[in-house]
Amino acid sequence: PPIQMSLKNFDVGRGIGKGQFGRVFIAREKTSGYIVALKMLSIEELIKANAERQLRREVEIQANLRHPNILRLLGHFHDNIFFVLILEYAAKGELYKQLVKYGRLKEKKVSRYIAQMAEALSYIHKKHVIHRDIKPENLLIDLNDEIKIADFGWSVHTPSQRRKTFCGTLDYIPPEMIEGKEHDEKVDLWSLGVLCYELLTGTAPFEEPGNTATYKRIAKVEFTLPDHLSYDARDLINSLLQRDPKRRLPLKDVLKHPWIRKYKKT
Ligand SMILES: CC[C@@H](NC(=O)c1cc2[nH]nc(NC(=O)c3ccc(N4CCN(C)CC4)cc3)c2s1)c1ccccc1
Repeated sequence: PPIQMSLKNFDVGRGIGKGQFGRVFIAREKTSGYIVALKMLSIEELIKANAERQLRREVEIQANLRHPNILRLLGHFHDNIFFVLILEYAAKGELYKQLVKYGRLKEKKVSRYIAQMAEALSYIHKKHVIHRDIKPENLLIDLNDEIKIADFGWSVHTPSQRRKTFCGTLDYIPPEMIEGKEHDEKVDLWSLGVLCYELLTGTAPFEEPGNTATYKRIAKVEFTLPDHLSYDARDLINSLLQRDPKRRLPLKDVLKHPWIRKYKKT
């Protein structure tokens, strides 16, 4: 059985990130000197939001996943205030912050990130897990500029009819989820297309000030591709942002797409 940890086992450093129900701190495990991220979630807030089940699912799912592009959950413990997740430390922080800093990213870098995402998603799909919340805010970057999918708070086992109460951005929700239809792992293909678009252009394809306007554009798959995008980048985005989930390019074909192959680690 895993050794029972507590906050006493760690020198806790500064706050490095924050999200729903709490914050993340950099920390060093005292005996090993190992640097980790401690995600401290307020039990009170979790209970208020009736989110314990969602957290249990996040822990159960992320603890069993082992992939270079999925943030490792190393362990967890709680005291009477916090539920603490011991997570792998991603030293370059949130992808979202890079987007804010640079506006948009170069095609070569985005192509490598999308390839890493496709590898990670095919790994979780083989385990009949869908993430359902792929967006720049949930993606971290480690020291070697590798993407790490974090925050499996919204992941579920397929197929799922579970209503996802849309908190935060709707930009990544596919048409079938907007319409509350049954959905499967192909929702992550749609989100991969939205992610690719947003990283290359700096804005989400269906971005609108109001939710209803965003809904409408998603339902009609109404988006335009800016002129600066290469032909191959446009082709990949178009093949993922398909209304019919069955027409979305499968991950194995994403990895063979010209826009991915041409920037593969040379
Ligand atoms: C993805 C959100 C999620 N976050 C995690 O689980 C997170 C897990 C995890 N592991 N490592 C992280 N690293 C950082 O957050 C980080 C941020 C900035 C950094 N700097 C590097 C130097 N640079 C010059 C400035 C920035 C470095 C690391 C995070 S966040 C979450 C969800 C709920 C509550 C809290 C956090």
